[in-house]
Amino acid sequence: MNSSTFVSESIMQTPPIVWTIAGSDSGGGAGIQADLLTMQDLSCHGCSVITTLTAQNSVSVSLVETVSQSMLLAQLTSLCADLPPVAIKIGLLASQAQVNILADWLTQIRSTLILAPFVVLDPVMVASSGASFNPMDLDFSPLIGLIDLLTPNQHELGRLCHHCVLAQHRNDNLNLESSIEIDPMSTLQLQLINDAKWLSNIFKCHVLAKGGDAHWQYDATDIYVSTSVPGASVAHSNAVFMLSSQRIVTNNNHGSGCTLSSAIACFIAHDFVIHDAIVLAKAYVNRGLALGFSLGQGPGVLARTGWPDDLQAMPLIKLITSDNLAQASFKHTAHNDFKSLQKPLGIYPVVDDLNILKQLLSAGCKTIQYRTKLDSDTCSDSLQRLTLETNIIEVIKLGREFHAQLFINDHWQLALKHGAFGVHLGQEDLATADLAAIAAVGMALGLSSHSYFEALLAHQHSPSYIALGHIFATTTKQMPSAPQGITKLTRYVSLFSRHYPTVAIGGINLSNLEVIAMTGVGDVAVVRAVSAAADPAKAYQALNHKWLQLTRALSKPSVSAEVR
Ligand SMILES: Cc1ncc(COP(=O)(O)OP(=O)(O)O)c(N)n1
Ligand SMILES: Cc1nc(C(=O)O)sc1CCOP(=O)(O)O
Ligand SMILES: [Mg+2]
Repeated sequence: MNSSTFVSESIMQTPPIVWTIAGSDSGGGAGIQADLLTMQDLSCHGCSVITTLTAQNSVSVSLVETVSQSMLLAQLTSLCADLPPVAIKIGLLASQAQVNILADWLTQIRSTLILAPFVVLDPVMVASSGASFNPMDLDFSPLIGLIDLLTPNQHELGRLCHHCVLAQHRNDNLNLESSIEIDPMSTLQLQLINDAKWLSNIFKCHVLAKGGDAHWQYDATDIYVSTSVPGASVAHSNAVFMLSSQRIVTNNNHGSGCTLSSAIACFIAHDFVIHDAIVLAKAYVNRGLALGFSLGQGPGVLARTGWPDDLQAMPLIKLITSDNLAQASFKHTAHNDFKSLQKPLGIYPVVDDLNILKQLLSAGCKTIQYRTKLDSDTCSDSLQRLTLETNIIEVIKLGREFHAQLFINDHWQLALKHGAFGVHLGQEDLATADLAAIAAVGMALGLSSHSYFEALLAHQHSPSYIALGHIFATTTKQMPSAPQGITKLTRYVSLFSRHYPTVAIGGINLSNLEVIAMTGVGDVAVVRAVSAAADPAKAYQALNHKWLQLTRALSKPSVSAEVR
């Protein structure tokens, strides 16, 4: 089996089932048709519940007919009995009766299905052509508590917050976040952020307020208000982000909102955390817009470009504020040049014991990390503080003696003070570490990631390598995220390995090294596989020997930093 066979086999499983509950666009560019094309393109099985028939082409909508209530219910019931969804995208709901039926039905299935589906509501109100499909006073409040994500555009957000029945819930005390330090940002932008936060609070769900139709913005910037996100870093839960992409000026944009919401449902169905589903869906729409094409006399449609695999299509992520990370204010990522790796990391042991570190260097190990949880800031014991600094001085000296790339985990100030080759930092450290100082002295920087979203945040700092973890279950450390597994690792590697050295970490040992190598990841970091072995030096050599054999056989030498 060669690596490409392995990769395609690991990714091609039975497709997860995703439903679209939406209107039919006879022109094929939006609605049910765009949703099903998206689902097919993103390896999901799409099922449809049609709410409305529209007679439209690329120029105009000539007739809209709502399906009967019994037909709507019959579709839901029939599908639910046999093809239960992992995720549902809801688009056009044409009447108050449809909203109410759907709310009752969602309430019921939440109590009957073992696994409640993830529900994305794209509250379609006004088409990009300006055509209105449903009554101005449509009240979505019956759906409160039944939706996981809302994706309104500017018009819809405004209507939901200011003109519809929902506004009765508005609590004026929950008012504008005037205390956030925000760069030159317009009042309109602030309004958008606060409306999105208000809506999230009312619906108790995540809100992605799309900025594509906000032509006053230079870039296309969405506001993403997340509620609690199991599996994500605490720094990214209950947070507000700006997701910006270069504005793609095109007339071939019919169905972009439908495509975005159905793509999000697909990525959720593939078991990605919501942050990932959103950035991937945005990249998917960006590529679709960039390669869109015209068919009729009016606006054209998005191209279907498959799983996003292009860093340039990914949005720029900026954290605006977070309830649980008070000091994080709106911050542009400054560009720093970190030292490039001088040799591939290969098998990269992460150790907390000086003796083991010395044994590994003597055994030929050329890249190693000193990771100790002795904490120099909070530790009241000055002896421990002294021990920490003494140890760091010692490991840096050993690293130099053995011409090894010695990384210090966490303790970047001591690494700076004593001139380590590099530092390794986690996502939580990004808000506080002085990255500019690390770059200025020519140190290397390794960053952890546990999702596409975190790897993209790491990428925004152009580190010397990106660690991808944890791949398998580990007892070394308590992880907020779930094990990523081989399929996700393959995806991450495919996106990042052309740009960075990539390092897999978490539960890796001699017995699973082959499946790791087959993902194409450049390098592998290990804790227990070396440190807990009876003879750490021998364990390292065995891992290193096998890794070299595997990477040679797969013709995938470790990626060095020159490509960055
Ligand atoms: C190579 C490598 N990858 C990941 C980590 C984990 O770093 P972090 O997320 O900061 O967690 P701690 O190691 O500090 O617990 C690492 N150290 N090395
Ligand atoms: C320290 C660490 N960081 C991880 C991450 O995913 O960021 S996983 C991990 C522990 C890895 O230990 P072992 O090789 O013993 O499973
Ligand atoms: Mg750390």
